[in-house]
Amino acid sequence: MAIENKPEEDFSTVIGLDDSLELSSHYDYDSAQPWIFKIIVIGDSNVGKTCLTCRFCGGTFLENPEATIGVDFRERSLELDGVNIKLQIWDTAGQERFRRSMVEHYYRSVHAVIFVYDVTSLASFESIPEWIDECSRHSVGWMVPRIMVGNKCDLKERREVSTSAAQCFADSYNYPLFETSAKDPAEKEHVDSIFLTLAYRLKSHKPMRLKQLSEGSSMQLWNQREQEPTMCQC
Ligand SMILES: Nc1nc2c(ncn2[C@@H]2O[C@H](COP(=O)(O)OP(=O)(O)OP(=O)(O)O)[C@@H](O)[C@H]2O)c(=O)[nH]1
Ligand SMILES: [Mg+2]
Repeated sequence: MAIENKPEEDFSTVIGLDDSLELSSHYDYDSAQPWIFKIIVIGDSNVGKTCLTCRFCGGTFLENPEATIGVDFRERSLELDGVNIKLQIWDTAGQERFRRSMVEHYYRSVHAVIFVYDVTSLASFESIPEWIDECSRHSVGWMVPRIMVGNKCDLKERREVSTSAAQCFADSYNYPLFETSAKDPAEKEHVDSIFLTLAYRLKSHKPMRLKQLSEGSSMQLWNQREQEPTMCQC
């Protein structure tokens, strides 16, 4: 399902839709019902969040995306080791004016978070701590998996963020780091692997009922330190 940009006055409609999806989300060992995971993609405007999610969900590069307003929903179904998994990807707006009214909804009952920066924009990389803080302020449990993605690696001549600096930062938070390009067709499988990594991690831990999630307890997902990053030695 892809729900494209909605004008601000339509946000309630979008939320209503998502709420119904959330209510249907549960882990059911006894039926063929898919396990549904909500993944939010956040980061500065223009880093390529929409293009990455379109690449994963649609397989193609979106040539001229417009700035996301509020949130766009996309999803992709997978079968992992005989288990049906549905990833609901929340492609969020990077621009403050387009996200203000939606922020609470982004983080509600989230199962995993992807922080995206643009390797050709040092500023977008330097913003990541603010996105991490926002996540914490919205009570995303430390056990909810986070990963970092440096996008636009095809623009080699314009790179401003080195792999080593990014790796050092990611290590300090114990986040896996991926560098990729939503644009380069040769990176298509790599983009898939980012989301598949999350899907495997989410599936591999004993899931609990959504009810528990919505009550504030989180799944024990992977060993992850978030609140207190270790000092980077770079
Ligand atoms: N060269 C290159 N350009 C990219 C890549 N990914 C996205 N872009 C371009 O970067 C611009 C922004 O992409 P979006 O996906 O709209 O960025 P966004 O993070 O969703 O931006 P907001 O919706 O405003 O938060 C567009 O012009 C894309 O064509 C990439 O991997 N390589
Ligand atoms: Mg976007």
